[in-house]
Amino acid sequence: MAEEKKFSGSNRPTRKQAVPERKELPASQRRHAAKLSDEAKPQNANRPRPKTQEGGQQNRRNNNNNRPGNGQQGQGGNRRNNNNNRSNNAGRPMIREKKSWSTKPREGQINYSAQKDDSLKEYVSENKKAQEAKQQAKKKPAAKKPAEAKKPAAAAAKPAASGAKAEANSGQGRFGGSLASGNNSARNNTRKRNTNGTGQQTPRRNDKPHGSKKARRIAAKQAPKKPVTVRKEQPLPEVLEYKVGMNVQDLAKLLHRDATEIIKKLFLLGVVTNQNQSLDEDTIEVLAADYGIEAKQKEEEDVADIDRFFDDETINEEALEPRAPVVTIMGHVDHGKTTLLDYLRKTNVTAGEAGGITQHIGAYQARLNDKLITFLDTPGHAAFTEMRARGANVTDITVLVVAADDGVQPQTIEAINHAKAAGTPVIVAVNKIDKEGANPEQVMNELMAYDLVPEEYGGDTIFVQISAKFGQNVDQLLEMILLEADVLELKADPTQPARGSVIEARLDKGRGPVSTVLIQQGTLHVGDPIVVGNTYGRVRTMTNEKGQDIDAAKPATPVQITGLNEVPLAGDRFIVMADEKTARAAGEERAKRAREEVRNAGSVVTLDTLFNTMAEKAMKTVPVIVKADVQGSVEALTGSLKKIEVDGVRVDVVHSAVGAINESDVSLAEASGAIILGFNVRPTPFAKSQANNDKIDMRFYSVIYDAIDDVTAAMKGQLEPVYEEKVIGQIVVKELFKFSKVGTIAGASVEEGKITKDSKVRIIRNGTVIYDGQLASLQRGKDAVNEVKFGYEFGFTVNKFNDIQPGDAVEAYIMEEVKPK
Ligand SMILES: Nc1nc2c(ncn2[C@@H]2O[C@H](COP(=O)(O)OP(=O)(O)OP(=O)(O)O)[C@@H](O)[C@H]2O)c(=O)[nH]1
Repeated sequence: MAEEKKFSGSNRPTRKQAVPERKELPASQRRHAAKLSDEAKPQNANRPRPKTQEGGQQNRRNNNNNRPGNGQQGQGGNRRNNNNNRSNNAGRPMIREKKSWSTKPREGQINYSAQKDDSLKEYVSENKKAQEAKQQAKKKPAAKKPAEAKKPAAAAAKPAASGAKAEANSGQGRFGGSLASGNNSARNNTRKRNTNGTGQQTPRRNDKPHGSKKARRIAAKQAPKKPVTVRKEQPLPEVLEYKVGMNVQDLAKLLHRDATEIIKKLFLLGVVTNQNQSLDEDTIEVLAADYGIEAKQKEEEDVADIDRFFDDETINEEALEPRAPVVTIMGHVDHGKTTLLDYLRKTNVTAGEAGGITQHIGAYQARLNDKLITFLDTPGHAAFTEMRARGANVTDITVLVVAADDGVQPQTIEAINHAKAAGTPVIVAVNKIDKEGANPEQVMNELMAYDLVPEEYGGDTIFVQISAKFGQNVDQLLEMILLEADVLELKADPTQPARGSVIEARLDKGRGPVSTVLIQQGTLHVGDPIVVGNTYGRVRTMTNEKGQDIDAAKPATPVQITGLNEVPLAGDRFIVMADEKTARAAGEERAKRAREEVRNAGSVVTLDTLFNTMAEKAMKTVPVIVKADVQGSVEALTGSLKKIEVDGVRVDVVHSAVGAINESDVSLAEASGAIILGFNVRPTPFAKSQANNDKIDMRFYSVIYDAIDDVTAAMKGQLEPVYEEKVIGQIVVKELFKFSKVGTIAGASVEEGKITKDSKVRIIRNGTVIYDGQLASLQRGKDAVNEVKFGYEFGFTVNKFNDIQPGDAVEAYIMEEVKPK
């Protein structure tokens, strides 16, 4: 034990030489002791020790005498001796002088050290005597004596006058060795040294076992014995639902069996495996069969696929309840959409409901005879189609507003096509009937050309003649909407977790992302964890169109919610998840996939990819949008396109109109996967940038037959790509190098641009093109290179041309595929 302590790295001197057998010190310690004595000797010899040295020696001697005593004795001895030192310290260095201030009595204080008090001295001597008598009475074992005898000898071996360091090491000095032994430290007096290696210094209540050893032994015997836990064999599951790639450990949990048992079983079945090795489908099924149970592969759930919740299969038919219809109002500019919406907002909404509309949330509900109608406040047709492009088929009924004094206009037709593409029934509101010159019959006749035939003419389209400004027949319009809703049998299940679509969203400085959502199924509650488009969150607040806080919202209700992490897009779908963790996982995965999709964009249908897309998707129709300068061209082109039929596939004109290609056309093209054909028209700047972003294929023609030929060729997969020449460099031939094996190599330099390995070259001599062909080789020095840049010299040969001359100018060019503008 003592040996171990000695080499444990502690500087503390060994208190008792518990190993007296050691005859001599280890070599390292002997060297160290010799070094110390060497260092001490000359110091001793050279250091001038005037009178004070005597005092110092005297002091040490006194300390030696005090050492065997307890701490108190040691300290008391020191104090007195130090006082003695002070009286003799005239020739001491400054540091000694400095120390004296701390013990000097201040003015007014009694100098106790100057007073002669022998009581302590007497006490010490008496105590000493008593201890000696005790020791003698004890008669220590002889084995310990050499150790004690050795100690002073070892101390004597050390230089007696080697300064404070030597004093501290030997456990002597001003404090009688108490510092070194740790006895004088307040910390050591109050705390127990940690001996259990935990590093804990402060003793804790439970550190020490309570009671005597015997009492503890008895208590341990009497304590009730813990029963040995016997693992209860659980029954096997009826069906083992596994995933491919599971290991023995996973299966052990599912089968409620020990992993070793499974390993053994598999071994007997001829499969050598360990606990962590993944198992294939066959192995898992064989194992299940051996246990006599059925094995079924668990289908992996795609957490990011929120669209599956919108399948009609997920709806519980029994829980279905009638819901309010969702209506969108569309029509040509200035035909009265806003006026109609405002009228509904002011009258039908506020009627009987205190507060009225206090804020605009992009959607609101009107009430007629205790039946609700939800109106979507879409700012334009493009937004409507954009929403649909994102999968939000929220609209049940479209109200087409046509001014009776203006008739069918381009945006009226656009609106009809948008509604048709969305597959929603149309109710026509012939507006401004109060106006002079209003001709509702004319409107009805015009609309018949677009398959909107009034009921009185044998069709199935509802027409209501209204005056939005004066509210004439507006209630009748609402009645008709409710009637159409009845026909549609609009129902929803309010019992399931909510799902729906975003109507509009924005970032509020104080509240963060604020979104107006329309609940399509289920009931939305405050606190619901939610995934919206590519973001997620928890519904923090929910308000209705009157700005009132609500806790829950049923199907077909528009509400404004906060609590999302980011601003979603209009038309994004939302779904309430089981918990926030799943919502977060789904939202993050969707955001990741959206980023990847943007990166890999380019899978939209273009005229170039039409043939492949037709083959891939087994398309029966090719959707196109036709825009032309005059109505005659529109009709001619659409008529010709409709006649094209290739292998049972025909062209479907989604929308055709006169005028420039606008963003509404681009949105419609995006939603319907159509190609836009422009005849003598160009896109508006906004539509152009939107088409670029959405990668919509727009083609422009000035000859109808070109358009028809292109579409026919694309449908046959024979569309020729269009190439354009692009000059990339100008070269001048400097000299010729003739080789018997390779022929003539022209040495030249690039005067402008560059030349590449796949360049075509045009040899120009005296301003005349003498040859146009393909470059055969390109090299710098002896190495073949891919390109040579401006300013460099190089060698080249031309395919099938050997008559190159110094001074010839060479134009390097490439053929670049271009999209027709
Ligand atoms: N006399 C009469 N004027 C109407 C009626 N409805 C709308 N108006 C007027 O027609 C003009 C255009 O109406 P809006 O409601 O702004 O038309 P809009 O279709 O919303 O127009 P945009 O928002 O530009 O697409 C306004 O001056 C209305 O006052 C109506 O029934 N009778």
